[in-house]
Amino acid sequence: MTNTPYLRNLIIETPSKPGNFAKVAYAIGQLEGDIGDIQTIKVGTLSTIRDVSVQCNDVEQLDKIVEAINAIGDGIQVQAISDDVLRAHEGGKIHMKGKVEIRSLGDLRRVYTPGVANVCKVIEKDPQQAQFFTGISNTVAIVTDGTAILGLGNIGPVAGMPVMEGKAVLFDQFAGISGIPILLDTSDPDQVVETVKHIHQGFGGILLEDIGSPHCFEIEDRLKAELDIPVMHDDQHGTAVVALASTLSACRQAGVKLEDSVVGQIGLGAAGLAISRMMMAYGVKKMQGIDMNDKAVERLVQYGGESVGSLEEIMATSDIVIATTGVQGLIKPEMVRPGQVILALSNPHAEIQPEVALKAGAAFAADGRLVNNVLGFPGIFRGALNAKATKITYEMLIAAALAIVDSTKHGDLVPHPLDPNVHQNVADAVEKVANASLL
Ligand SMILES: NC(=O)C1=CN([C@@H]2O[C@H](COP(=O)(O)OP(=O)(O)OC[C@H]3O[C@@H](n4cnc5c(N)ncnc54)[C@H](O)[C@@H]3O)[C@@H](O)[C@H]2O)C=CC1
Ligand SMILES: CC(=O)C(=O)O
Ligand SMILES: [Mg+2]
Repeated sequence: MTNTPYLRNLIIETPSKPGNFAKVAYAIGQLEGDIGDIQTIKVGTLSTIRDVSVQCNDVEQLDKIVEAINAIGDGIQVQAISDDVLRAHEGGKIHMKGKVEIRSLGDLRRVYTPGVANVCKVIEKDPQQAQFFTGISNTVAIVTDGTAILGLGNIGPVAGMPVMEGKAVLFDQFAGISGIPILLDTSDPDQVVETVKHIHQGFGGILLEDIGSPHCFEIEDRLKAELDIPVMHDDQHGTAVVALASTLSACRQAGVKLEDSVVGQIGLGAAGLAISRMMMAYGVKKMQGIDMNDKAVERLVQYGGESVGSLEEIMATSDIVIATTGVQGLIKPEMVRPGQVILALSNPHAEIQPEVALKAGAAFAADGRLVNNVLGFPGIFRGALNAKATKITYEMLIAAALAIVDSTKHGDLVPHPLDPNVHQNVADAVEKVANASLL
């Protein structure tokens, strides 16, 4: 379990003189605040006001930063502190909106009764017509039981809703898909499977999100077997796709073959087991793992991986280390082996911060903000829906990973999530493989 990051926006006034903002940035940096977006709100003849987003570990750190900025003097001062993240969530982040406008009685009759009745009869006669005359085939249910919300643990589906709304926004923006959050007040596999089966007709696909292990495995397997629309547990396969892509990029740049590298997975829950399986499916010969739960380790061994005795041992013997435990700071700098690739993927806080791992000698390091399943799930579903695929297969997932690698600039591990090309490239690659398997 982790502390949540403390993100605040500081409204800072500095006399309009070059170099003043540098003093502010230095004060923030000295106290290890992480500066995000900087927006200039006002440039006056006498003073400039900026809105600076700062990430801290806690309120005490933020208080010290504010004190340090105010202590610079020369008229530099923090005017206000605002919680932009909370403000961005006021009223929720999504809204169901009509695609057609109703301006006249004629519109009303076309869009609703009596006109709509004819469309209902068309679909009744030929249910396939629902693909054309409704939005079902472009709508994905984002289903959670709230048992593994990020690395925050079992905080329940309602507390997890901001994450689900976030996924819906990403679906919309990156893939033009309508994502509808579905919050389940049960995590019993029988009940989850039954409920999703009863509602599935309204959707073109099912994204399972933040459902904890081990019940997520049974739920996904059963839904995949019993439904004829794509079902994917994002924390398993979306994460595995992005982990494979980033390790491939690192290996290509280091001139080594991923298949011949020793890969160590710390945390073998939903994300960790799927990453391990994906690595082995890709051809990694030595896949080793560790988890505090013996049953999780047994599952890895069943799939062909190896169990390792301790955290120290896995760190000492792996060329590539991937961590998905949800435990902030689990990997200590002294455990890092020079030249290692370290992906500490837990959100909201990593097992080791990338800059700490790099300073300790890692060749490549990244956290879950960078190596994030947002690079995978929108394009994977776009491709699957375009191809009218009934399943998301391993071949489609590997194609998605390779498309991410091909969209990555030299020197980076993965593309920027705001690069629209990456989602399009993933969608195209997945659609191509899906279509080929339908031939
Ligand atoms: N960057 C990304 O795209 C993604 C990141 N994640 C992150 O991965 C983390 C885990 O998520 P899930 O796999 O869904 O959760 P999960 O609850 O299914 O798995 C966590 C696993 O870590 C193990 N674990 C916990 N503490 C440990 C320790 N000290 N040593 C060894 N094993 C330990 C648990 O026993 C469990 O098997 C979360 O923080 C989540 O935010 C998950 C999905 C995507
Ligand atoms: C990114 C994501 O799905 C997670 O951290 O759970
Ligand atoms: Mg998740």
